[in-house]
Amino acid sequence: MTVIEVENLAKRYGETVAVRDVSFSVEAGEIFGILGPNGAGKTTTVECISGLRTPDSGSITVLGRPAGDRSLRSVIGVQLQESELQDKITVREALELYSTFYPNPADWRALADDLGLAPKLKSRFGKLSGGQKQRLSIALALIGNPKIAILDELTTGLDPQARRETWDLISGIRDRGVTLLLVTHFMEEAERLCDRIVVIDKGSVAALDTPAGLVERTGNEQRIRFRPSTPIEDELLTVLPEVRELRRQGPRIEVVGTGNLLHAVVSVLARNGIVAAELTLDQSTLDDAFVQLTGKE
Ligand SMILES: Nc1ncnc2c1ncn2[C@@H]1O[C@H](COP(=O)(O)OP(=O)(O)OP(=O)(O)O)[C@@H](O)[C@H]1O
Repeated sequence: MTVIEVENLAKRYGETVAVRDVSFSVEAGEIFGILGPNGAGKTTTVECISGLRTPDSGSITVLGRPAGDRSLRSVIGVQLQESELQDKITVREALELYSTFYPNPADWRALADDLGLAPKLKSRFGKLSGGQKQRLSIALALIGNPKIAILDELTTGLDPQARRETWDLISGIRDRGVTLLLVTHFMEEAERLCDRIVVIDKGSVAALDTPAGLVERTGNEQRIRFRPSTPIEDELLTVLPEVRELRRQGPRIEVVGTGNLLHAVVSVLARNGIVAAELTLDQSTLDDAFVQLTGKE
């Protein structure tokens, strides 16, 4: 079942075109990622979906109703930006206060437990660590028992450990049947969590696929690096159909190619009595796909 349908969305701020033409649909129960370089139009897109902004053109429906419809307020949970909470409010006060905004709120104590906030109920927001603030903002996004949660820059500013803990939380939230829309800069995050990803670049859709599907678009390129035991001619390897490129880095050789590249290269070396020392093999990643699609590192 489609829960969010975005069709030919466009939005500008004065002269700045933030979103030129974006279309995608999100299915119930999926973790859907929105990925793109800075200023690509990701936040504007999710703000239009959550009804915080009105599109200039195009249409957005959420559970069959137009985005911004009052009836959707209790259906969509949006992660708050940190600055929207006062430093003095305690975790408990924030949870209690926000649960009064919704007709059918979640049990905030259970939510605090699930998100590891139970020991922090009396702590003031201003005294929480980055990870704890983030978990509170996720809790507040879920407090209304939403069917859809929109999380923008979920783990920005978190250390790797806190980021991993947050990923586990997100998987847990999906398991409760919540559809998740995730805006992220982190490839590893998108690769780990998302069922499908739309890559937005300069306000338009550059690609929409599963993480594996996006990686496949790079042609499943592989990169082998090694130091040959004796000097070799480039042609020995460049004649192989699997090899696309050969580069030399001092005594080391880097070969880029596709197919069964490792087998092809190692076989030729073996036939010529050459040993490949310090051999490493890298496969394409979502990072490579992103760079190929957007031209940005
Ligand atoms: N309120 C605003 N007023 C004017 N211009 C804006 C406003 N919000 C965003 N923009 C501009 O619109 C473009 C898209 O911004 P948006 O925040 O949607 O991108 P983003 O992909 O979320 O970027 P980031 O990853 O940096 O958060 C940018 O050029 C941005 O400067």
